[in-house]
Amino acid sequence: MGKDSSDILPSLFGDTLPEAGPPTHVVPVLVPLPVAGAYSYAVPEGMHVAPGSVVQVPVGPRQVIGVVWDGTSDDGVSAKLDPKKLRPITLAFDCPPLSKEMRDFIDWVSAYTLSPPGLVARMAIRAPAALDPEPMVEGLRYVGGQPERLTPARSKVLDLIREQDVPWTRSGLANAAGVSLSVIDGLTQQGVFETIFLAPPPVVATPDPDFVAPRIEGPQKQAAEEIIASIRAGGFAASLIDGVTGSGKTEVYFEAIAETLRRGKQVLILLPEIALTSSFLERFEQRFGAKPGEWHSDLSPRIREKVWRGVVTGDVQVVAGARSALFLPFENLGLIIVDEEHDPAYKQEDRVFYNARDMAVVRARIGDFPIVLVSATPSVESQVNGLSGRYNTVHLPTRFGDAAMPDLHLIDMRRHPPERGGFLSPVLLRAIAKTIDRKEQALLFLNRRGYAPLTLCRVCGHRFQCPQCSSWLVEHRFKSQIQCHQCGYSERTPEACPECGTLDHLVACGPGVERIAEEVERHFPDARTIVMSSDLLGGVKRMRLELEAIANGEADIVIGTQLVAKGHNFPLMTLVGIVDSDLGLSNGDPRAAERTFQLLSQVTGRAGRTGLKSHGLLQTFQPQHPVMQAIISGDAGAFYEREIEERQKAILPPFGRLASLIVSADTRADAETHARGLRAAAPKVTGISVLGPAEAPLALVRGRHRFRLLVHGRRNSDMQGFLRAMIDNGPKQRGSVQIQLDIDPQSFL
Ligand SMILES: Nc1ncnc2c1ncn2[C@@H]1O[C@H](COP(=O)(O)OP(=O)(O)OP(=O)(O)O)[C@@H](O)[C@H]1O
Ligand SMILES: [Zn+2]
Repeated sequence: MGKDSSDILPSLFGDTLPEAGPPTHVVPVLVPLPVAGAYSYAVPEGMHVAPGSVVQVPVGPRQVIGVVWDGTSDDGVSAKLDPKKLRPITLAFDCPPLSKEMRDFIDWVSAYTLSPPGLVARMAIRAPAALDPEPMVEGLRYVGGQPERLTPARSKVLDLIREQDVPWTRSGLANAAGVSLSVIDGLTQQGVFETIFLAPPPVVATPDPDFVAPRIEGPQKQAAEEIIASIRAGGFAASLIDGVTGSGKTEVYFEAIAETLRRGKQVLILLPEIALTSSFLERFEQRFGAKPGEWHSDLSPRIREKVWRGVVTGDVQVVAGARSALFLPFENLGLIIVDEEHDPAYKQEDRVFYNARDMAVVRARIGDFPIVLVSATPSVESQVNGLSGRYNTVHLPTRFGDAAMPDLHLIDMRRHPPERGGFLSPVLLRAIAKTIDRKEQALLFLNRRGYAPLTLCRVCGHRFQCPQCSSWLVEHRFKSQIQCHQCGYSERTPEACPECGTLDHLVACGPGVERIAEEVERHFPDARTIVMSSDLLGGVKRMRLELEAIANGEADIVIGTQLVAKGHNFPLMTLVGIVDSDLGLSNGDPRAAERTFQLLSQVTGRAGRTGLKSHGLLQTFQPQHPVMQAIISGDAGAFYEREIEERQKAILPPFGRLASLIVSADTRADAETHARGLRAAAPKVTGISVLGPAEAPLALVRGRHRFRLLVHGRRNSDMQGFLRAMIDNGPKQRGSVQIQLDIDPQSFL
């Protein structure tokens, strides 16, 4: 974009529609529909499009946004098509085309996830209003001279403009000079200012790689140097920063970012959405003198458009975003950081099922630039890649500065049971009391929203179930509701049992964070408590404010779900209590042990980050479980070794491959029949086997009955080919039947 306003003409906004002449030739266009390939369109005379051009095309009676693609269309014999018989492209947007790199990436993701390419491409152009250039803004330029009459207000403006003779907006100048708009208008009328058009202001300032001198030493320095060397070497390289919580991993990858910026390239930092906090953005600003562009679900459309446009034009150099930021069409991307690379939040399970961590590695390989994965508890997949030498692993074994890791102990709940109706053992309660006596903070972690996971009638035993799903309704006492966590269905908590009519006999079974908060308030009525849970009102903004309040010491006891587990620095936090350490261990997920280990390490890692002595107490009924033993021994290496060995034996990822098919329909019979048909159509191939169909653990979701097939293959087997054959040779998809295909599934429900 122009740096000097004089070379910018007023935008020809709305005039981008070319005169539609006779069509000249035919191009393939990906449209945002679940179809296998591109559609053919005629290019009207006078319109210039090339592969990657973003265009508007008619589909039936609608106009949709699509992308001109490479090669010829797949919808038949496009090369032989007569352009006169095809519908023409309606308009070509005035925005840079998607690069070859981006198009190759989209094709790759589509082929790997078996998702329609148009739906993948759609993720790259998710800001339709940004496809046209931003309109110029009207501004004022100082011409010189004096007004006829010099009032004090007018002098203020003139003093300011002589000091800073740059183009100003009308209101910007009025505000800066502290005068009313009419003063500015008066000066303009007198010819002191002339009206010009300015480029719209950038959404974020330019980060400066040398804004503050790096101050790293020891293992941090060594790690940074290794990664910087791989950046200087050029080309694709994958590094894994494996460092304990609080070891300063962020500081290390900031150095990699600085090096990339010095080389004039853009950077993408991927973070789980809930780790993208204001404290992260501020930390970035302290290092680089400017905030990164943000990309997540809670952006205003206006900011979203500006960031998208800035990424495409190269004006925005660094984006910190949630997983969908991976599909931003960067002009000149040179580095991707995946922070908390083990986090399940990188998996999207909607429309296009993909793992942003894995696809980020693919994007870096296609773009031939480096990628850095970061975690205190790397996934087994990344560990194995490190061991095999595909990734270069750098270790940060100790915390930064004087901070020590928290002292971790198990609380055997069979020996120290809570009092009747409670969930916190006396051991944990005593530790909380001591902590708040010292004016420090305690965190109680329970990964369960609401008051209680199950509500039943004491008289007849009636259990409240979602009318559309096979899940129990969860009581949310703050909202006086019972809710389904699958589909969002909710109703007011009834006073009487709908089955037997008895009044006031409903009992809550098991704890959620709200119930723990109630117990805490009973024991510590004077303590300031905060409940952090994603379902509470106020969204991301309130969450950020509360995190700040906690960091500022405005709470004594924090009760939270995994919202509080990620990446936060709470200086006064010295005790972390895990209410139910066993919660994630028994859900039929092959990654259950790994997941539990990661989550517990992450949460206990919130304690003692600034040097105060700290503790982690884990309530468990299975103190001998390998995960519990691994956590308290602090020997992550031994845990991973065993975990890797077990995966290898069972040929589970990354030593083998999985794909899951969920067949759903309005009736159970339709879903089951179709699933059986698919199974029967599976090709006979050595090395790939099909398990099921079986009713899914979540047998009913939003009124749809679900059956699951699990496909298991050896590492080098052609899973995609197998699945395609299965679906192509399987029964015709009729009526309400839908198939959901998930390559490398994370969820087994
Ligand atoms: N070189 C450094 N100079 C000054 N402060 C540092 C340095 N490195 C790290 N710190 C500080 O140490 C604390 C922990 O660092 P950081 O947040 O980077 O760790 P992390 O490894 O990313 O932690 P986690 O995995 O728990 O998110 C932060 O408060 C950070 O500001
Ligand atoms: Zn439901």
